[in-house]
Amino acid sequence: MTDPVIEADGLGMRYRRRGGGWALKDCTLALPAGRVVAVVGPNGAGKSTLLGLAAGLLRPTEGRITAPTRDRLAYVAQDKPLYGQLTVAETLRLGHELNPDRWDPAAAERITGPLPGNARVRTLSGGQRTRLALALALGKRPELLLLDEPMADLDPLARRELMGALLADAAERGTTVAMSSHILTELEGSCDHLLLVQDGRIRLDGAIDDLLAAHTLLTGPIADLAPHTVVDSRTTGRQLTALVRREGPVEGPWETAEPSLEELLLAHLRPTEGAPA
Ligand SMILES: Nc1ncnc2c1ncn2[C@@H]1O[C@H](COP(=O)(O)OP(=O)(O)OP(=O)(O)O)[C@@H](O)[C@H]1O
Repeated sequence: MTDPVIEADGLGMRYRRRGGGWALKDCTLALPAGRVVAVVGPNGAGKSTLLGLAAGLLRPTEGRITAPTRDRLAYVAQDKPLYGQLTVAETLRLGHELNPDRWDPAAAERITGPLPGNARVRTLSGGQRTRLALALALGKRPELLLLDEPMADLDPLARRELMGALLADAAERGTTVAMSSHILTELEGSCDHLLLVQDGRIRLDGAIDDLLAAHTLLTGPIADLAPHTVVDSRTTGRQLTALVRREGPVEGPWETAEPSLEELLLAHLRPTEGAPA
């Protein structure tokens, strides 16, 4: 296995706000290089905090995190700090000046696409700014690309097009991408690794194919599901629907199927029936 590109050990983060709890706690992970990682979880789970720590924008309260240095990574968040008075072409020139040894104009221009070079940044729409911010990030040829809900303000067509361009570029260069999003369809099919963050903890971490293969969705009569670990279960009348993490083969009177990524995530995030909310 290649060396991990992000490694965290006992990572914890508490913002300096009186009475604030832990935004992240006891996070230990090692993300393999070259993967496209989906960082998912409910609002306030700690995803942005984790990406900010990996980008070196935040300092851990406890534990440690290692990632490529600032010149070898790019970070794009939902609010994209760009200079409103510069034009698109001037912004790209600035990107070049700030990254003289690494700048790749062709990679940046593939992303800016239809944006007119003489348009002032302050006149761009939210989606056009996203395009420009992603172009700056890719022009830098980063080893690690951290994207914090970057596509939220893009229309579905632009999102699909930009996502395709971004992933093609990442695959060509072996760039590791870690991307948070609430749009599961955006992640399914583009990401190969999953990090599920909930209440500041890492709940799932692994290759998506392995995680899906380790779980089974079963429906049938209500019965004891031991020795499997029940992630989520519901009953309707005498019918049981459950998602289990398998311990050996599932033997019983149930119909079984491999879950989709969405089913896996929802099962992990939903409070189990009968459990305190
Ligand atoms: N600058 C800050 N100051 C104080 N608390 C913060 C700050 N940023 C985040 N938090 C708190 O840290 C916790 C984790 O927030 P974070 O933004 O990392 O979550 P998230 O998973 O990215 O959420 P979302 O999906 O809503 O963007 C939340 O409880 C949030 O209120």
